[in-house]
Amino acid sequence: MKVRVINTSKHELPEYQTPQSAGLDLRANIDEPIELRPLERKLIGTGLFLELPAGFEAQIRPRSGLAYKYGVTVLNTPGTIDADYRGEIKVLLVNLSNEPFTIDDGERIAQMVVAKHEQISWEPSESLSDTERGAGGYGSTGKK
Ligand SMILES: O=c1ccn([C@H]2C[C@H](O)[C@@H](COP(=O)(O)OP(=O)(O)OP(=O)(O)O)O2)c(=O)[nH]1
Ligand SMILES: [Mg+2]
Repeated sequence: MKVRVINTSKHELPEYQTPQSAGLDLRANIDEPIELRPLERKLIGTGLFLELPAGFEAQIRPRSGLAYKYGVTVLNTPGTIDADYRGEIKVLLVNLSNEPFTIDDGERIAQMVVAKHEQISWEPSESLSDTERGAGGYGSTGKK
């Protein structure tokens, strides 16, 4: 599927890193390195502007390597890019480690997965169908 994009960044368009990757790695597009102190959050620009087809969204997700090695993740994961959004794609990073973390220009800071979604219309009702699960959840099927 082709997606219209404007790339105002200094970097190439995001790419799938392997033939069957779900996510396109997003690069920070910043004038100078940005430091994230412990528990600090910052919105990082990508310089990318998209026109997703109606019925699709883009999810902004963390990279597991950054999370595992440095405790740096996407605060609002999965971030939602609506098909009618025309602003710059930004990534809200947070540093959950005890050490400062420096983001360099061009660094791959998150990944973007494009997914289909539905829009619903409500059918207000007085009852719902019976199921085996019923209201069970929060570990209802696992160990006590
Ligand atoms: O990680 C993100 C999340 C959102 N957005 C952009 C695209 C999205 O379509 C828009 C609104 O996002 P969201 O609905 O999550 O934010 P909100 O707090 O509900 O703001 P709004 O009232 O503008 O919808 O912001 C990003 O660039 N990055
Ligand atoms: Mg919203």
